[in-house]
Amino acid sequence: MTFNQWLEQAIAKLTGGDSPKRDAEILLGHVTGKTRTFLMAFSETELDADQQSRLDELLCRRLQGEPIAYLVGSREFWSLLLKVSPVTLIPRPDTEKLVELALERLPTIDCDILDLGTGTGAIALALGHERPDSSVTGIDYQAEAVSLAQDNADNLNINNVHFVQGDWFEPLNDAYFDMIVSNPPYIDESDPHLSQGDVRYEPNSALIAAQQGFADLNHIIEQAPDYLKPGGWLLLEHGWTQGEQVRTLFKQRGFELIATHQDYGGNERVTLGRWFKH
Ligand SMILES: C[S@@+](CC[C@H](N)C(=O)[O-])C[C@H]1O[C@@H](n2cnc3c(N)ncnc32)[C@H](O)[C@@H]1O
Repeated sequence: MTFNQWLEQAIAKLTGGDSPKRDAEILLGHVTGKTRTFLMAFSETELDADQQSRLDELLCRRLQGEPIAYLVGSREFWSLLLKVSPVTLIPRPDTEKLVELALERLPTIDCDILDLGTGTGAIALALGHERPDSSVTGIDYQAEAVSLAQDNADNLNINNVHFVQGDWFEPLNDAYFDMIVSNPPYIDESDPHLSQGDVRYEPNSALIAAQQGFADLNHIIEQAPDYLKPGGWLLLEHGWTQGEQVRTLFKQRGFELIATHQDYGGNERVTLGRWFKH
C-alpha cells in the first residue's frame, strides 16, 4: 500500500472526527518519520509491513477516541514541540492567547515569572523561550508532570525555566514574581463535555475543580498577592462562561486594571489584573 492509498482509506474511516485529514497525516508522518511535505511530494512511496501494522494499530486507537497527541506522544505549542503524556493536559491552541497577553505585559527588564499547574510546561517554556532574560518557575502537583516538563525544557534547550513539585504556592519561600500565570483545572465535575472527545482520556486532576469549577481559580486569586511584586500581574485562563465571576473574584481581592480577553474562537478565556497594594 502506498502513502496515498493509506491516507485515503484512513481519512474515509476518520470522517466522524473533527479533522480526519490532519489526523491521518500526523499518524503517517509519525510512523514513517517523514515531513508533511515529503508525504505529499512522494505520495506513491510504498509502506513496509511494519509501518503498515503500526499505522493500522494507531488508526484503530484513534477511531476509539484516543487523542492524536497521546498516540504520537507530542504536540506543538507556540511553535515548540512538546512531549505529552496522559499524566497531564494536552496543551491547547487557545492557551497561546494567555502567552500572547503575558508577553505584552512583562516588564522589559529581567523578570521573574511563576506558572502554576504547569503540566507539560507549555506556558512556562513559551514564556522562557520568548524572554531568555527572564527566570520562570513552573509548579505542578503531579511528579510525573514535573519530570515531563523538565524533559521538554532539556529537549528544547531552554535553561531559564525550572520546575518544582507542589500544591500551588506551597513550595515557595520568600519568592516574589513580576507575573503569575495559570491555566488551572476549572471544569465542574458534572459538565457533560467531560464524557466527549479528547478530554475523556485526560486526567481529572488536570480538568476538574470543586465549587462548580471555581475552587482552584479562587485559591490562586486569593493567594497570588502574597507572591507578587508591586505592580505585578496575575493572568488566569478559565472556562468561557466563567469570565464574569472570575472578574468579581479579582475585584473582591483588590486587583486593579481587571480585564477579560477572548480566545481565538471569540469566547471569554483569560482574565487578568494588576496588584499595586502592599
Ligand atoms: C488544565 S492543566 C494545565 C496544564 C498546562 N499549564 C497547559 O496549559 O497546558 C492543569 C494542571 O494543574 C495541575 N494541578 C492540579 N492541581 C494542582 C495543585 N493543587 N497544585 C499544582 N498543580 C496542580 C494539574 O496536574 C495539571 O497539570
